[in-house]
Amino acid sequence: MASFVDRVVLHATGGNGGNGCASIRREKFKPLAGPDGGAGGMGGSVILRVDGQVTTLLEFHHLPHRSAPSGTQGMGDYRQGANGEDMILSVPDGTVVKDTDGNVLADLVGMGAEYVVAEGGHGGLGNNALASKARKAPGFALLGEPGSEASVVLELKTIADVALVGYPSAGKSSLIAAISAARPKIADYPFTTLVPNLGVVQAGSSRYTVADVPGLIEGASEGKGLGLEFLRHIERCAVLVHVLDCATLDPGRDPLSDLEVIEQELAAYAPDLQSDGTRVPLNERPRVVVLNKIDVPEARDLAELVRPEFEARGVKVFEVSAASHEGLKQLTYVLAEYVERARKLAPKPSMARTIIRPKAADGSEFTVQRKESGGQTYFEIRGTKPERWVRQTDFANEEAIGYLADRLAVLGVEKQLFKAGAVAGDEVRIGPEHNAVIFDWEPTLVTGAELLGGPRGTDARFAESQSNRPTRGDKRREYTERMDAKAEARAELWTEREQGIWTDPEIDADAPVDSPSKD
Ligand SMILES: Nc1nc2c(ncn2[C@@H]2O[C@H](COP(=O)(O)OP(=O)(O)OP(=O)(O)O)[C@@H](O)[C@H]2O)c(=O)[nH]1
Ligand SMILES: [Mg+2]
Repeated sequence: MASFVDRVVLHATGGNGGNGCASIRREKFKPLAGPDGGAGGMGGSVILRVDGQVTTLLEFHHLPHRSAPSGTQGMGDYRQGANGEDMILSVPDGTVVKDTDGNVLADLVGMGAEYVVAEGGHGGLGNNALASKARKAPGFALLGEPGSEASVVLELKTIADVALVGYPSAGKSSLIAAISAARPKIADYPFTTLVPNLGVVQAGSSRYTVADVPGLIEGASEGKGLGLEFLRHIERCAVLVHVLDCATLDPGRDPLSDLEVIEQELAAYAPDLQSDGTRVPLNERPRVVVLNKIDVPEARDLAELVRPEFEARGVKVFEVSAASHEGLKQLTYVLAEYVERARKLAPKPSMARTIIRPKAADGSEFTVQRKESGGQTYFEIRGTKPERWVRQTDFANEEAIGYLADRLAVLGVEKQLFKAGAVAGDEVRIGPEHNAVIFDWEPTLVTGAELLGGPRGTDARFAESQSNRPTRGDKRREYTERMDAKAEARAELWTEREQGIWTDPEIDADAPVDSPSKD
């Protein structure tokens, strides 16, 4: 089973925002004491955070789908819903976040560096917050927004100062084991190392990290051997060390041609764009040559023979033996100098606790476009605000729909629709094609737009719906009318029965004993 994973696809979903609450406060002697529905809680976000204890992306390999908890609903008595907790996912230092097209979204370097993959949805407002002069007691609340969804690729790029590259069995793992406390697997068959190993080297007062990566062979850039996949681990290394095997018995190989082959493969690898927009090819980094295995007499002879040829090319050469440790001390000190020089040129960014969020879209703009599909024209509205408002609307509630129309009109959506040539009955879609809310632009909406031209609180549709609701005066009038009618009827009855004893209907009609509950 895999125990080291350096590339995974993560599907993250933020928690949904809780719905707002529509509630009316009840007090003693004042049963309708105003709207008191609270807002829903915010959904939790899915956040990546660099943790020094984590060295692999294995966890995501096992659980690639993550979602943060949702916020809870608002409640009466002005109570807000609880926020969903953020889901913090620990990633190793040097994790690169990319979108599924391969564009770099974030480069997480430094303890505590964070990236929000999927944001939680906002909670909907309760009717308390929606009350205005026009809507003193809104009979609706806003829905919570769904959390955002994102699929990202996580890639681990080991961060080391020095990288060891070379053919399989050249002795890279033996070398890192000899100069650091790392204990990688060493064996005399090719491709012993399958995942990068890291070691820390102390040379005098200088301390640096070395990465040992799987062996390269000719054609690695076309996928031969283990391919070039793992070369991303040396992208962040400032200095390259070519480990050349001087004791190989392979007739077709010698240190010089080995170096050329590896250089070609390095040149074929295209590193990712850096955050500063540059791309430093691997074969342009400072490098040194290590001629290994000089404890073998033939190897020592060969090393001495080829040394001048390398030096003629201007590279520094070290003759060493990972087995007997000969020449290693000098190597580690010279590497320390290289590392110090590279560090001075490009100081490591101290990015601890950087919080990078996805770019917030500008909420003020929207577009209205005339489109056609299957011979039918429709008008498409796109924009952060209109789309959010649609998501917040409870379409089962007429008042909530009225409120949406009001908001859209104030934003100028209706006006733009007129300009774009929309007429009553045209189809209007708000949102992305696959997930749009479709309206028929009805005359009521048209008049709505005109009526809403005035200040807030002059929504004629609302006034109309209010006039449908009986006021206290209406109720009183209705009551007296009913009583009058009843009195008349009773008077007639008495007149018939008593034959004139009760001839004045007014007496009974005004009697205080009459109350609606008694009939
Ligand atoms: N005699 C001698 N043998 C060595 C020396 N360094 C490594 N070896 C041997 O070479 C073989 C390969 O060594 P590794 O360190 O596994 O080589 P590698 O470059 O890491 O190989 P891969 O991981 O397959 O790419 C082993 O059998 C080692 O014992 C050395 O300095 N002298
Ligand atoms: Mg190895």
